[in-house]
Amino acid sequence: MTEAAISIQGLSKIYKGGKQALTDVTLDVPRGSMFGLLGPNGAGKSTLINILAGMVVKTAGKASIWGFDIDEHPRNAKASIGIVPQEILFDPFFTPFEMLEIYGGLYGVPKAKRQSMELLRKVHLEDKANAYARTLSGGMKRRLLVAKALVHNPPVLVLDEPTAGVDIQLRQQLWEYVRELNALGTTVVLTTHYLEEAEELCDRIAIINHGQVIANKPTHELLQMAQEKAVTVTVDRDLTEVPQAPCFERIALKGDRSIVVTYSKDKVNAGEVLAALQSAGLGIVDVSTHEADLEDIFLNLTREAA
Ligand SMILES: Nc1ncnc2c1ncn2[C@@H]1O[C@H](COP(=O)(O)OP(=O)(O)OP(=O)(O)O)[C@@H](O)[C@H]1O
Repeated sequence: MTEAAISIQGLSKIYKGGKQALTDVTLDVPRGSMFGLLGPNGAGKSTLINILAGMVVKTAGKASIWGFDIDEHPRNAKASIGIVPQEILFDPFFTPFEMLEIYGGLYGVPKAKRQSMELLRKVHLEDKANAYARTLSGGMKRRLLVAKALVHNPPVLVLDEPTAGVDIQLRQQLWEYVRELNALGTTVVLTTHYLEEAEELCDRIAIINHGQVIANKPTHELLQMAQEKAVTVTVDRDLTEVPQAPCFERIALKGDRSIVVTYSKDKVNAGEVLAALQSAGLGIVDVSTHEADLEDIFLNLTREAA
């Protein structure tokens, strides 16, 4: 089937009080993808996810999940998505096993088809199955939230900032599990501030800023969009001011003898930048260049859109 896992058209949200959180967002999440939704704080990511989850009412536009329009077929749309929320909210007196059973029941999963223990095993919580949820560590709680989002075996899993406050080892375990799910066919959408992780994990990335989608591309294409590159040059004398040349986008002193020149790689190359420094009378002692990563692209794009 070619239909998108999530399809969003012209989605807008204005909260009571007038705050416009989303403006005309159009976005398709391909089936089977690992999709990154990136954006600074307050960009509108949670609003978007909460609309899909049926927790926030949109002001305008359309959205469908697994082909089910959220207005016309809300039950089917909800059954097609599992959401791991940002905040950890649990009833502390239920055990993880009980909690998954209760949620399975709420989603109408018959008892015989529930996989509570299997899910706990997958998120490495089987030995906590019968402990009170309040005795779990932060990382364990987060993994329990992932299991909870999967009780109804949805084809789409959305993780809203899943690694906030999770240590590196647990984060790796969580990603490993999410990768496994994706390899088995689950479409995964994740919002994260860890841009490196999005770069490493996601095959497609959309960037949202001030409620608008400013980029939506396969990860490798997004990386190619980084137009700016930086070269750090150590020169043969102390500098009090930086030289100027038309081929520099920016230049900054970094210590007495070191300068960082940012240039646009679609206009010039590093050789021309170095030649410009030499013609300003500087002897070059050392050079290091720095490949743009997603962080740079993100900053460039959000700077442009600001
Ligand atoms: N219930 C609400 N009422 C009014 N304004 C809201 C409400 N929820 C969010 N907003 C505002 O809408 C904008 C988008 O918020 P949202 O939480 O969707 O952003 P976000 O990208 O998820 O940010 P973060 O990464 O910090 O979670 C923000 O300016 C926020 O203050």
